[in-house]
Amino acid sequence: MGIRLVLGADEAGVDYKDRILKDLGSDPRISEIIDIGVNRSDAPEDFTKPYPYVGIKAGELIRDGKADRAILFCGTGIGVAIAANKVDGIRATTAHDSFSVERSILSNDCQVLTMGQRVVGVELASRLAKEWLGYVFDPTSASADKVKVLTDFEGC
Ligand SMILES: O=C(CO)[C@H](O)COP(=O)(O)O
Repeated sequence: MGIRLVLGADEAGVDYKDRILKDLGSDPRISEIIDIGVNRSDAPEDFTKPYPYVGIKAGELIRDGKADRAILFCGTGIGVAIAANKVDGIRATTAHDSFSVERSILSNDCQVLTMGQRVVGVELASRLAKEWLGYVFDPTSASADKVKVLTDFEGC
């Protein structure tokens, strides 16, 4: 079973979202791309442009078992991460370097990676997105007990 991946952006991140959509369209690790991007004619009626709606929508899709992961863009990556983290059970992080991208999965078991179109170059964003999709959290690792503290706190 491949990754069911949500891609989303507000108007300040849509160019990068569309680039990642193109880059990952034929990635064999992905079984489905759910594009909740801005200005899409087929976007759900309740879809709204500002970043809070993007982050919450992506978080809800993962929470509800309709997606596995999400890569989201806004100007900084911060707003979409804050929004996604408001959804129970979601761990979203903003990362613009390889080490943080790696640890977001291996240490924190994040389901959401966010980046800022005004912060990172597009080629690096593309590389980081591909790297991130290659990491898998190890539930037998020493990090698992720490992640469990988070999920226990939420009651998830
Ligand atoms: O970067 C953003 C939020 O973190 C967003 O793309 C722009 O937000 P704004 O500065 O409030 O317009």
